[in-house]
Amino acid sequence: MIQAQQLTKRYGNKTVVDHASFTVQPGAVTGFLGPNGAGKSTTMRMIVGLAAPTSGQVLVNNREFKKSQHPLTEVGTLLEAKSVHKSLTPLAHLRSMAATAGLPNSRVQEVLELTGLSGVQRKKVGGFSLGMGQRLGIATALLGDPQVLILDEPVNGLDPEGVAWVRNLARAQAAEGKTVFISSHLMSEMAQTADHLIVIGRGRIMADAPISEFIDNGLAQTIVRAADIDVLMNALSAQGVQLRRIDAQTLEVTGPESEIIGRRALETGVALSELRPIQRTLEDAYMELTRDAVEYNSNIVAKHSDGK
Ligand SMILES: Nc1ncnc2c1ncn2[C@@H]1O[C@H](COP(=O)(O)OP(=O)(O)OP(=O)(O)O)[C@@H](O)[C@H]1O
Repeated sequence: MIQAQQLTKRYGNKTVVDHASFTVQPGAVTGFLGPNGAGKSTTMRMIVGLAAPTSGQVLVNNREFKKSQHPLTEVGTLLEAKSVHKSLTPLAHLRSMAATAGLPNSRVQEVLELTGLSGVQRKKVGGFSLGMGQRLGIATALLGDPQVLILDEPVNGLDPEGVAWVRNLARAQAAEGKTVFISSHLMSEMAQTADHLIVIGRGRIMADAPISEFIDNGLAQTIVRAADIDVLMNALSAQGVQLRRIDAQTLEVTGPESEIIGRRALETGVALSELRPIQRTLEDAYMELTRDAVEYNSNIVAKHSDGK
């Protein structure tokens, strides 16, 4: 379990992580989602003591991780681009890591197999593709069979097969009761992997909920079309209902379910030519949540490239 309380990190006068409080539970995959620059990596680095919080605290299994005597068997991490020396082989790298942590060589063979690297265990890492490098990073994270796995953008650079492999691995680890915390800026990927989502934007926690609730919390939206749409518009206006005119006969209604709108139309004698619920995908919900939290959005880039 990971517990952050009012976790804050400032670099100079920039607050990168802003009073973040959340709990990552064991036995589930928790997705840590946010746009580029939202503070995901910094939060993960604070969890394992690679960055010191400016204020607040974070505990791993009820203790500060930097005080751990057995780091590899408590937390497995994939945090940044490989730091494995190019001339090393996966076998040599994993064996030296295992030796440092007092783990048997048999465990090295297990993780090589688990990550599909057995066939290249004696090849130099320098010649590895990005995907193979990621697999080696994950093999290193799994070496101590840790209770907690923290993977920062593990599918970056992986092909679809690699993405599916990471997903299955994460799910299998969670099924064994492990705490699995995975960051990504892609909702589509997290939607298929995570049980629970924590969304961060500009260093602040913007949502923290099971994936199902995440979408259910969104308000229903319906496209309604009728010749006398004005009559229906009046009948629908009430507190909590948002109405947006799309054209002379079309309205977007946010708030009530389509069924209620249909009933209201019947009561007021308005013949509908269309009543269409808008299916909000997880991607939509995420975009809505983080719309104002994107550090470098395309408008800003466009303005700069115009030289204005
Ligand atoms: N050591 C540092 N010194 C100064 N600023 C930093 C440092 N590390 C990160 N930042 C800034 O903190 C902000 C958050 O960065 P962070 O890497 O945590 O975000 P992220 O959500 O992981 O983004 P990405 O998906 O792009 O990796 C960024 O604006 C980044 O430039």
